[in-house]
Amino acid sequence: ADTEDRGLGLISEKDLDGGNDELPALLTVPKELILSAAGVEDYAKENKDFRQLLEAAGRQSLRGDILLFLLTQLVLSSPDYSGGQGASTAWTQYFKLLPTQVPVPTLWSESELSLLRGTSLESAVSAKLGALTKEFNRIRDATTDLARWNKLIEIDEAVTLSDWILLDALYRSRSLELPKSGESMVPYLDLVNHSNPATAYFEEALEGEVVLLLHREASVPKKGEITIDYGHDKSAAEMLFSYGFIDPSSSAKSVVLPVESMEDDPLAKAKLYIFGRPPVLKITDNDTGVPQWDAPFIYLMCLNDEDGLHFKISQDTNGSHDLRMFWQGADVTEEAENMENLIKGHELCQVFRLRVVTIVLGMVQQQLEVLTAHNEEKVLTESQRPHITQAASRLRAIEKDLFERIFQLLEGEKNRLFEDESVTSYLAAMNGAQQDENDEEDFT
Ligand SMILES: C[S@@+](CC[C@H](N)C(=O)[O-])C[C@H]1O[C@@H](n2cnc3c(N)ncnc32)[C@H](O)[C@@H]1O
Repeated sequence: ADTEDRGLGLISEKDLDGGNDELPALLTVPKELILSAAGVEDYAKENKDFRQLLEAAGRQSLRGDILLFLLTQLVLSSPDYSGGQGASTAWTQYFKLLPTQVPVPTLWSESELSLLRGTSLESAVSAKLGALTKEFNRIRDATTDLARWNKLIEIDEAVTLSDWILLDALYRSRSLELPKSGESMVPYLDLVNHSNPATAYFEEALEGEVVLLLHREASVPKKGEITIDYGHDKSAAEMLFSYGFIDPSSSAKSVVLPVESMEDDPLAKAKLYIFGRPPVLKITDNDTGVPQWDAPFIYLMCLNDEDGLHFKISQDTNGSHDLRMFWQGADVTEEAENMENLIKGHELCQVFRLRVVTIVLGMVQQQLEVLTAHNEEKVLTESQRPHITQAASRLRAIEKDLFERIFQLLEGEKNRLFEDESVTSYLAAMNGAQQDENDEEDFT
């Protein structure tokens, strides 16, 4: 049924008591209806057009395959559809039930997106929109030789980038992780809204069917809503990004910011290669109210050749080349995440730490400046929907509070480090060397 402010939801027709041993599963979704990796394969066997689309797109990921399945359902369920892409299935009917609006930021207007300025989602959403555009263009190019798909995508423009962005939003906000089948979409179960604590939970049963069960300690009155927990440990930004809302009762607070290499670092490419994943700064709150930060790549960023960080290309017995990283002569290629510990025995450890703290502090300061500046100039316009404005301001408040507290801590640590003896003597030596250099320059 329609809920007040969460779209459709699962409503009980009678009083339910979780402690009642006789209570059957609230919902059982048979395996054949579950859209998982196996579901995609089965559908590909029976639908030639879908199979061709999958192959042309190059089977990049399970998510990509499921999105193409949804794309097929979008075409089949369109009122303009005139045949050709195969017979409609139970999923085609179900697809018609799904909302055409999802409150996730990839579907926000320009003016709504401006509400994210200074938050961790600002760059995340713009990167996601860029990636979705690339994906869609790639599919359009890959299907030029498939007459039916080419007509739909390229010639008639019946399927557009906006459709692809909507399908991605539907997938992100409605897919879930099943213990055996992996990332899947489960019809009907995806009508269940979130709350914390939740009244129900789901399980994958013996035959691969998914069941929804009431928690033992839960009771739901007649006409009350049955809910599950989408992940109470997810951060506000993650909830907003994936589902389009922030649970006000959630206490999990963390922020993730992308870390960019220093432009003038000659080893930047090698460091990124060895690190092997996009570098981030993660700030996490905890029960004590003292947040913590973690940014393993920034340690790598702050170390260089003259500190004892070297890169070498080694050749395997089979002739292939491999880039290796060395710290003080020892191969630490597999420990790129662990530089914070590896530098601990070094006489300049505190100097390295100061460099790292200074970079993190700079990032936090810059984020706070943008957040604060934008808070001041905030003007509500008609094109901003109230629930979006509310969610964005909740995110801004949570992240600003976390940035302010970590800023204080970092400032304190920076000041302490500046007083450390190894740091003062290092800086004095550096200044002396600089002075000598300047004198020499003057003389020449
Ligand atoms: C898996 S679907 C749930 C069914 C959905 N309400 C519908 O109309 O189809 C997830 C979406 O439901 C909405 N939703 C779920 N729980 C919510 C909550 N506690 N507060 C606000 N919106 C919620 C969000 O729009 C979210 O993206």
